[in-house]
Amino acid sequence: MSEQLLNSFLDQVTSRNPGEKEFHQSVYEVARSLLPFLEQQPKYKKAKILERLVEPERIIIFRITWDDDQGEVRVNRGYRVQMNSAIGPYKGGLRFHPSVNLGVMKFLAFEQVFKNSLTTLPLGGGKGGADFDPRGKSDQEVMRFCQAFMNELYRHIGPDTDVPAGDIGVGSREIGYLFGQYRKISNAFTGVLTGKGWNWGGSLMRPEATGYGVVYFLQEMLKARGEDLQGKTITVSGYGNVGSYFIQKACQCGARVITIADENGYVYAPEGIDGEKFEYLRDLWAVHRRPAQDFGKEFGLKWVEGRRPWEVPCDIAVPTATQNELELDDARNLINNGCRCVVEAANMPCSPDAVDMLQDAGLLFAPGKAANAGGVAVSGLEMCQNSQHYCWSAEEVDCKLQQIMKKIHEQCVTFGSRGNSVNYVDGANIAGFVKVADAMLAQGII
Ligand SMILES: NC(=O)C1=CN([C@@H]2O[C@H](COP(=O)(O)OP(=O)(O)OC[C@H]3O[C@@H](n4cnc5c(N)ncnc54)[C@H](O)[C@@H]3O)[C@@H](O)[C@H]2O)C=CC1
Ligand SMILES: O=C(O)CCC(=O)C(=O)O
Repeated sequence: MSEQLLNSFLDQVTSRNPGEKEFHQSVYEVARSLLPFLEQQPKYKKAKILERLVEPERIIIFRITWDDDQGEVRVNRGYRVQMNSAIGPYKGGLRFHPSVNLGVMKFLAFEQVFKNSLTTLPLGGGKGGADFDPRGKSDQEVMRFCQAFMNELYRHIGPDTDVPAGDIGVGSREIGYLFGQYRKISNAFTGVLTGKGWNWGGSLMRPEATGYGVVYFLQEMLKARGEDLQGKTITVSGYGNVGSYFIQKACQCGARVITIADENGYVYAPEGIDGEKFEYLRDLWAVHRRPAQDFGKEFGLKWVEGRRPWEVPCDIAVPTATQNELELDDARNLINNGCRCVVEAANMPCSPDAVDMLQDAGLLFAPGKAANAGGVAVSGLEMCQNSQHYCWSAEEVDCKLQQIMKKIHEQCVTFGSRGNSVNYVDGANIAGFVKVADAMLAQGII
């Protein structure tokens, strides 16, 4: 592929979407895989599929007004980016975090289109959220915020239109308040959100699904190299929904997870995180929204201020927190310390130069859109159960999740095999693209 072609495409995207640096980054990563493939596929080029994919079908931006416990009026900004619905209703999480802006929402929605396509389920891609920080807020404040958010969002979503779920800062508590308000306003009990409590329409295994799915994908990658997780040391960053259930399943499979982190530093747990340490950790963020340092204090573990866990020697590194949390220097540290595999459990946690360095050094590298797709896959299964007014056992859901992660791995191998190795980034991008692109071709110029 000529660099010129890539640069000219990216220039167009950048000038049409000024200042949205995370969105530019995610488009760059996908375009690098796709442009050489498109050269061999004139039907997609002629229909300008890639140009259409980078343009959201619809963006909703809205004001959220609520009052805090002191009676002061607060104003936040809410978003829903409905990126692509060619293969199913828009589907993707809601993020409540002060860093949320349009560029972050668009990158997440763009990634979601490819990820959802890889799940093998009929799910379009979308993402939403607000620049609201649930940390330090009372339950009552979070409830009032969620109700105010839904007062606007409800008119844009529906079980066959757009089905939001959780992401950073949106867990079971927030989904509960959002669902309650939707049900009240619309006078309908429908599968309009996923991640619901199991006794009011949720799927068993949805809380565990993203983290467990990452482990299942990692196992497939290792299996392809004749290895397994037994005895491997793993460094992890975030310990929220994705991080904590990743840790649980990785430990069950015989690995030892030796770090957790947040934006202020990391905790080193050389003996691993299981048993009572895991029980404590599971609630630390999910329930209490407390910093990583509390975990160190509770168990007398070393706290390393202002540094990232990627400097700790490990076999496998799994960023589970947020975008660009693993950069070039971190990649260099990992390589120098003998790490052999990096799996993105968060969305776009590795910067592009870090990804290049890791791949050039021959490490196994899994992109988030493949490795973390288990969460949205089980959300898709929650939608199936809701539409049948039925619910499957945890074993049934877990079994389907394992099958889906295996199929995602197979698709990456099909489209990403390069001689004796697999480029999982290319594989995931091309496989995710083809299904959506074919649906767009079939449905005409709309
Ligand atoms: N929840 C889900 O089902 C899915 C989540 N993801 C992605 O996984 C990542 C984590 O999401 P969740 O676990 O759901 O969120 P969460 O809110 O449950 O946990 C977030 C974790 O990241 C840490 N964190 C937040 N901002 C940070 C920052 N700036 N620097 C370092 N650490 C930070 C928090 O301390 C916490 O440990 C995100 O990238 C999300 O988009 C991807 C697929 C599905
Ligand atoms: O379960 C879902 O719908 C969304 C999960 C999500 O936000 C993600 O895959 O990044």
